[in-house]
Amino acid sequence: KRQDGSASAAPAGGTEYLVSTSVGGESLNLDFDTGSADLWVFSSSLSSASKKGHDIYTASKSPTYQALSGYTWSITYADGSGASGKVGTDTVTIGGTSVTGQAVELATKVSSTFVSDAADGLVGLAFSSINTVQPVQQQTFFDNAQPSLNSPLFAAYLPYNADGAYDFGFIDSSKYSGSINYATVNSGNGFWEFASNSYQVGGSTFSQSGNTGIADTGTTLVLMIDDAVSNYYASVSGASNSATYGGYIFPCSTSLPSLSVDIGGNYATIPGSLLNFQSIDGTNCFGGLQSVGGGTQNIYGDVFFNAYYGIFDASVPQFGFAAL
Ligand SMILES: O=C(CCCl)NNC1=[NH+]CCN1
Repeated sequence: KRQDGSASAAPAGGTEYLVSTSVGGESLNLDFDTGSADLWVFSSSLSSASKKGHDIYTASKSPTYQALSGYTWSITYADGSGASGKVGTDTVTIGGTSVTGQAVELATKVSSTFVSDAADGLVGLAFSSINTVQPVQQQTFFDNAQPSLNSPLFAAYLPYNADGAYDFGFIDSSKYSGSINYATVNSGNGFWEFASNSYQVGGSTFSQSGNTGIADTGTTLVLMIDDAVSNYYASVSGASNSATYGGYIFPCSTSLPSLSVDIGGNYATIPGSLLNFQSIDGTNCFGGLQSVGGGTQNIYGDVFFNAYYGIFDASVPQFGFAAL
């Protein structure tokens, strides 16, 4: 239809991609998060300490802001970070896609990780069933935008250490190579979640039958069950699980094997070069694959998207992936 468009996503400190977003005419750099469903922004109601270093949304300066009196929100993410506050609606424009009456959640409290993080808020792109607004749950930007898009889908293009993009309403064939593989999505938990029954380390195949994975642009790394993580690092010479650094580290000189993960019956292969997340001290490096900490739901985060164009298609729903 009319509102298809692409929004540039700039890499910020190697841990996330930020998209310049207009909220009531105010420009904010927001983190697009397919693992949650709240659109929230740093607001003028925050303490000055919390506001430091951030662009701030001031509702009173927006001519199109409408308060939702008595509405509140509160979210805690899997990494323990969180935020909470009050709610209104405003016009939100991302790339060429504009939504009027979008629920905008104004943070009055944010956890310390968000204060030190570059993002001025998040755009939740998971299913609206996990939106935290009370007393009336609100819809995501994507759900609100769908009727004005050519196709009810968006795609995430997040290449390593380069500018990325979020495409709304269309698949950009210039952003990937080869064919797209699709996995049926079970949205029962509110995530873009699919079957992920096995994985491969280098040339060896391991079963994790009954497990699932979620496509989560709001998580930096690839987080898998403990067996998968120990099987992977068993083939990395000098690797150890460091309590100090909270995960697996290894000598930066080590060459890493590839990791392939089953997504709905087809493998996605992440090259070893993308699995060295960052140097700790010039000698040891921190891995891009770490433990999800329990359960049977793996989280395929930005490190995955550094290798694959991800297509979030609400028409089935299904998740598509194609090599960059
Ligand atoms: O919370 C999760 C994991 C969902 Cl299982 N992803 N999204 C996110 N946003 C900020 C930190 N992590």
